[in-house]
Amino acid sequence: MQFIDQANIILKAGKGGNGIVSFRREKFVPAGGPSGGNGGRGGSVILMADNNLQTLLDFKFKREIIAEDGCKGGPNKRSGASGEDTILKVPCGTEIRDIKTGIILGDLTKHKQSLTIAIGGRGGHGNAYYLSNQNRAPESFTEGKDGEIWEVQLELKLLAEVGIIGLPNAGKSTLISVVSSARPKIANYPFTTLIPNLGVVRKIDGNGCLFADIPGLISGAADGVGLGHDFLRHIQRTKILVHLIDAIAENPLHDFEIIEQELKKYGKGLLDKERIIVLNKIELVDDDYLKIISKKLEDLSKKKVLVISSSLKKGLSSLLSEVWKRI
Ligand SMILES: Nc1ncnc2c1ncn2[C@@H]1O[C@H](COP(=O)(O)OP(=O)(O)OP(=O)(O)O)[C@@H](O)[C@H]1O
Ligand SMILES: [Mg+2]
Repeated sequence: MQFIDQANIILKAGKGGNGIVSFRREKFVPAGGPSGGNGGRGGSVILMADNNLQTLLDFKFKREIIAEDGCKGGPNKRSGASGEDTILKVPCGTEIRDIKTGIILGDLTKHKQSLTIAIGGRGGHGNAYYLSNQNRAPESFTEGKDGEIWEVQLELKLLAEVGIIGLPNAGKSTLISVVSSARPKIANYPFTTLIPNLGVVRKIDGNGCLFADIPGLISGAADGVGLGHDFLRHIQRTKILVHLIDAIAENPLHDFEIIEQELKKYGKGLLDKERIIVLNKIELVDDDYLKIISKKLEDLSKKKVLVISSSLKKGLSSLLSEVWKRI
């Protein structure tokens, strides 16, 4: 699944309708009073979170969202119709930022939660509004006000509950491909994954749980090195992390430390997140070596270490049950 997590759009509310000038014309009433009605309000642009959307892909080509203008007032003091509001659906978890000031306008996290961004312009007054004792036949009216225009940036942080992290080539994409319906590209070279892959894994109760396969992180990722930097942001909202380590790497312990170091450097609570430490590709190492490495890794991480083989589908149910315990 392609995943676009940022989009800039312009939201234009409708202009208010103008008030009008008119006078009552009735038989046998020589000088009818002012009867020009007020203009209707312009439509507003409202953003609303929707469970059925998962990406901001729709906004790639839709750069401007415009709400309807209000109608002008009518004779007989009739008000013009209001412009219709435009409701724009965005995925749950979308943050909205004003581009000019950088200020966050809101964060839509729950289904159907909404936020009015660009407010429609007020309708103008018709001449009936200006009737007074001093002026029995006013000819004044006002024009409708312009609607607000906001240029905003939408940003979607993945709402995946489980993030799979690790060095390039550790087997993260392979893992998500065997536990979920995601079919990401898998290859024997680093940086195969360039954008996070999402996959839904069925829990015991039948509900889906979103996993994210994050592109490989490397030393210096937290300082902007490599491709991982942007993606450290995405894992901020996951509940737990599965830290995958390649058992056939030259030094799996060192690999573990590199990632821990990046989580620490990035800060923002990443190091406080619960992590499940997993050695992958265990079918490619002998049992004695595996025992030694697991033990050393347990001593280093002070955590239980799980061992799996995604390609042979070994150890996956133990891994998932550890995940479900923590969610
Ligand atoms: N359990 C396993 N046993 C043997 N080979 C494996 C295993 N898991 C993954 N691999 C192999 O390791 C290589 C890298 O796998 P994969 O593309 O899943 O890694 P990745 O962590 O997603 O890498 P990247 O960070 O570059 O996206 C592939 O050739 C894959 O077939
Ligand atoms: Mg990958």
